[in-house]
Amino acid sequence: MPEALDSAPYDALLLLSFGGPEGPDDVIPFLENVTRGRGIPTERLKEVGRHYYLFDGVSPINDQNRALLEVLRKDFADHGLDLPVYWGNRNWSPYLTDTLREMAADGRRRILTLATSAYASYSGCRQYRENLAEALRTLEDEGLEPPRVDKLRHFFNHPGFVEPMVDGVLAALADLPADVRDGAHLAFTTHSIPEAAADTSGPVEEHGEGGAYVAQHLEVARLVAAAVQERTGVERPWRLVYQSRSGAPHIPWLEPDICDHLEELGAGGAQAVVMAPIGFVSDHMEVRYDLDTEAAAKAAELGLPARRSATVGADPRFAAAVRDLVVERAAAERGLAVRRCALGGLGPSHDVCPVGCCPARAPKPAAAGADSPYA
Ligand SMILES: CC1=C(CCC(=O)O)c2cc3nc(cc4[nH]c(cc5[nH]c(cc1n2)c(C)c5CCC(=O)O)c(CCC(=O)O)c4C)C(CCC(=O)O)=C3C
Ligand SMILES: [Fe+2]
Repeated sequence: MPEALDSAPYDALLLLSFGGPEGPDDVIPFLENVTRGRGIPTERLKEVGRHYYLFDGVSPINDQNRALLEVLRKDFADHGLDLPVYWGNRNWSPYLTDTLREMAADGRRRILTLATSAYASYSGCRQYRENLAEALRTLEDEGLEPPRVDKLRHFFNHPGFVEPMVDGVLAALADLPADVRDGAHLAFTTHSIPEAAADTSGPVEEHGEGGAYVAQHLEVARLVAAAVQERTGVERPWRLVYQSRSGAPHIPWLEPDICDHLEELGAGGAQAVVMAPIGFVSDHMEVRYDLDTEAAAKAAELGLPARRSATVGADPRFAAAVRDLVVERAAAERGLAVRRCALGGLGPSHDVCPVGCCPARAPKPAAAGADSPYA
């Protein structure tokens, strides 16, 4: 047996994800859950519903999370980390509130959360924290003592997140016809968000335009491109581009869109492209539809050979990274000096989100941060 790893003071890990429909009848109620109070045009919702129906109403995200749960539990067991792992979602079953209730009933008092989002931003961080606060409030209203909940730092620059993506890009390049491989461009993609949300995702004074959201993605793109160059001996042009824009057209969102970028590449005589969805932890509908269906069709129309690289998903190196982050945070909570693993120049992200970090349009209580109403 390996030497036991210490996760004290934590007594459970919560895998907190977005959730997705598991059949055609789930699609509308799921979209209603996601968009409640968010002012998304009906036309856009119909369009997104259509994407889900193309896949029989089943989002890939749930099976991805089941697979991740399995590798996390195996990794923890193999390395003597005695920490139960639970799963709850923001927008579909198993719902976060039900999972937290179950955790409280199991006597879990100090919970560490892994959100399936690697970067800063309202959508990728505070919104999850608001949902945690809401769920804790519900438990309180039911007369239960709410457990204390913390959240792991943003893991975008952890080697266990970056390295599987490097391998993914190498595999996608290897899958291109040999004569266009060296001339392939790399298009790193992430979810577009409103420019205003990007600018408040982490100080613009520190991170430049687009705030922490853009700076963290640029860092990962740069790290992956550099590692790919080192491994192939070929320097390829790369760019960070965006996908899956929603919201009203008059509100500025991060650009360029992947499809516009493909057109530009085609017009500029690029030989091929690898699309690398670094903004997504696993194969979400945004990856399967917006890239594999829509962007792939655009590339075909342009006669541009294109491949999409794999997301991290349930890669064992990612599970090992989560173990590393759990042990690191637990030690920090016990007041020990810790080594924080992070590639590149931005350094490890904060353990505790500062007051007012990645604010919402309308302020709501958020747990697991310096401004949490819960201890
Ligand atoms: C940054 C970001 C991530 C990455 C971080 C993270 O992973 O959390 C993410 C993930 C996801 N987004 C998802 C689905 C949706 N997101 C929507 C809407 C929106 N997303 C936004 C941002 C993000 N979203 C934003 C600014 C909106 C506009 C409305 C608003 O301001 O809130 C809508 C409404 C329809 C539409 O407009 O597209 C849907 C259906 C799914 C599940 C997919 C599946 O089923 O596999 C996942 C993983
Ligand atoms: Fe989204």
